Amino acid sequence: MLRWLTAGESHGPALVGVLEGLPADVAVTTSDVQAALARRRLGHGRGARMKFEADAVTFLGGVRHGRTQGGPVAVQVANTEWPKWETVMAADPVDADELAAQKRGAPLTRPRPGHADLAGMQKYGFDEARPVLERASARETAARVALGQVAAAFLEQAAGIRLVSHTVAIGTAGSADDAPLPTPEDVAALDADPVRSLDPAGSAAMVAEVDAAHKDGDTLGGVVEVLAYGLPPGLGSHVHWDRRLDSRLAGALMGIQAIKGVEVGDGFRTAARRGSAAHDEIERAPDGLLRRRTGRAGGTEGGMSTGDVLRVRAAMKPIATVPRALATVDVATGEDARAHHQRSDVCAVPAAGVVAEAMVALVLAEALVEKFGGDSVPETRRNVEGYLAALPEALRAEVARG
Ligand SMILES: Cc1cc2nc3c(=O)[nH]c(=O)nc-3n(C[C@H](O)[C@H](O)[C@H](O)COP(=O)(O)O)c2cc1C
Ligand SMILES: C=C(O[C@@H]1CC(C(=O)O)=C[C@@H](OP(=O)(O)O)[C@H]1O)C(=O)O
Repeated sequence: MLRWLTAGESHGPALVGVLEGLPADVAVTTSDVQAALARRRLGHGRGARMKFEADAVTFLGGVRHGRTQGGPVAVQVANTEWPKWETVMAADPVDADELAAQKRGAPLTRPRPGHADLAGMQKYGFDEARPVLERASARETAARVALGQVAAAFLEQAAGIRLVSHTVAIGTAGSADDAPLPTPEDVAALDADPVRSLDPAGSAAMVAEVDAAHKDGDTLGGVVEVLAYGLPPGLGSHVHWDRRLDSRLAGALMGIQAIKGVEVGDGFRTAARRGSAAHDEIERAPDGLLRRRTGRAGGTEGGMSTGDVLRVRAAMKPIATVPRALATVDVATGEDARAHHQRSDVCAVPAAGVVAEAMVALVLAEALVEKFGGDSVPETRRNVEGYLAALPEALRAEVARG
């Protein structure tokens, strides 16, 4: 069983992620994780914090000399701004006057629409939003990306599974419907693009959309897609709802802050098609392997991977901290007010793609461990190879490697 947890606040000393159940001998280094976090900071429309946030990474446990040891992997991502927040976010009690004297010490009593602020205050009994927003912030996704990088290393080393994510749309602009699917070979080019798109016209239109929103004091959301190549058939299961791979992917993607919709394969577009044009017909390739004529299902059937490219999309709502602040009520006075606003991203869709990739990596690593077990990478790899080799010839299928 693979499980993971994160802890930490946006302006606390650090975020921490723990990944438990990962086999030993996964090759992973601090600089691999650092590089993954640098990808998450990218993207036209990100706010001031991403320009100076260093995301300093330390493995606190589970990794020795660049290899996992089989124990829980604990990774820390330090928050660069901690010295400015030491009093406001102190773990131990602080003097009330000292807190009041702090620039950021005033209670946040104007909850921001679109954020966890108001429901969190009601639920946890707080009279201001600071304790809610600190944990609700998508800063937490830094810890998930750190863990996702470890999971991605395991997937590649144990089964040759490789992931890629890209931006499909920002606001009303996007890449062409018939744009070719990116492959793992395209990751460097995607990361070099300001919005993480391979379509030059679509990318320019998305950049222009962000610039226009910024000029208007507004914010944007969009759609990202994650692809996984090299999945063996049979990850997940049809036998129970919570074992379905598509269900687990949807839950993981919906668990990212601001994600409001998930599609597997052609998703909502498939709902408008007739059955004869909605599914992926099976044929035997010249080399005798089974394959699909199309990829509409996005690589799962019956809640299991099919061997085809896994393709999932996530829709992100526009950033909720709108510079032209939205209407709210000051809960200290009961008066109408404008929502609290400091700096913020105009658009974080490209970063959300990197986070979505991390969540898919974690779910796939969990599914791989579940099906193939193994206490070390070589053992898991042997089990994957043994399973594929044991399939009767008539059932052997192509595995899309990109
Ligand atoms: C990578 C990323 C960066 C984000 N940056 C911001 C931001 O700068 N400002 C903001 O108001 N919301 C930002 N968000 C979104 C909020 O965290 C999110 O809207 C909030 O948690 C409420 O969404 P929910 O209702 O889905 O939880 C970001 C989300 C992601 C995934
Ligand atoms: C810090 C990150 O994103 C933050 C997510 C976020 C939010 O409300 O979700 C609000 C902003 O935080 P701050 O108020 O500190 O600028 C973003 O910068 C990050 O992604 O690392």
